[in-house]
Amino acid sequence: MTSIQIDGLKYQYPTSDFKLAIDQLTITENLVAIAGQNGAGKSTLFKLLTGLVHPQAGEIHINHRDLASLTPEDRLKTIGIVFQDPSSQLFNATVEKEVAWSVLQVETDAAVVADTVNDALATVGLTELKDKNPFDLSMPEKKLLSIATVLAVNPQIYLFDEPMISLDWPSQQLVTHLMQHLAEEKHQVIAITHDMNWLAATFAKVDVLADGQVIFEGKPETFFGDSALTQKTGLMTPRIMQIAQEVFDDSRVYLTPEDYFEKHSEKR
Ligand SMILES: Nc1ncnc2c1ncn2[C@@H]1O[C@H](COP(=O)(O)OP(=O)(O)OP(=O)(O)O)[C@@H](O)[C@H]1O
Repeated sequence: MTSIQIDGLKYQYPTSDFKLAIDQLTITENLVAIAGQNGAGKSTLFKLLTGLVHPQAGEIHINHRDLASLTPEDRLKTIGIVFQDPSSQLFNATVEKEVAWSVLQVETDAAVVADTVNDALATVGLTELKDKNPFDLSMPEKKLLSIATVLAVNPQIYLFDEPMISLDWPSQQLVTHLMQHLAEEKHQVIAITHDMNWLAATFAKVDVLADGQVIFEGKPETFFGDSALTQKTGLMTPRIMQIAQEVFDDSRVYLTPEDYFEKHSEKR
């Protein structure tokens, strides 16, 4: 089981008043959403988890190992990030070379590299585009390619920053199923999202940030069931809850339309 343990974490950008301060946060679940309003500190937390920025105080332990003590190669094998903007992650001449570049950071055997690249491209459905220039791909294809570059390294923990953004519906389905599959395969999958419908339907746990602090950690149904808290965070409840409230004056928690129909068919 993978676990992330954060203690006494403090971070401030040199050029901003924003302060991230997380006294204590433990993540052991395999499918976790990070939510919070714009500027709450979600991406900053991801930067700290990947080592892109270093905290001024505190520690992050992954599987009881101090993140700061990991070698660059160990770090790549431990945590991989899919950025919100895929273009920031792509710089090679072809789709195939893009994925191979990632694999080569952790593997030298040419046959293994070739197999890994083929598997990663097949998983995201980009095999037929392997000779294309990444910058000639559509936005959803670029995003899928950036996911393939991380899949190819097979890290223990996957961080997705707003994975649903810039994906079309079939790609959203593909990526959601892929994330669920990775979680079942004992990877930790953590995603920042503003999409409360997707969050409610997909995640076992949500950590909610506000003003650089964690103000809720627990099950999505507990979070959405606390109307004072959801209002305080400025986050919407799932659309099905809003419809039930508006149309039927029913203020119970519904995570998905299926959840609504299930709970109502039980009553009949
Ligand atoms: N490189 C930076 N330099 C200075 N300030 C920054 C930098 N990056 C982010 N910030 C500031 O830190 C705060 C937190 O930003 P962050 O991107 O972590 O929030 P977020 O919760 O991910 O927001 P969003 O949902 O809009 O992406 C914001 O006030 C932002 O302006």
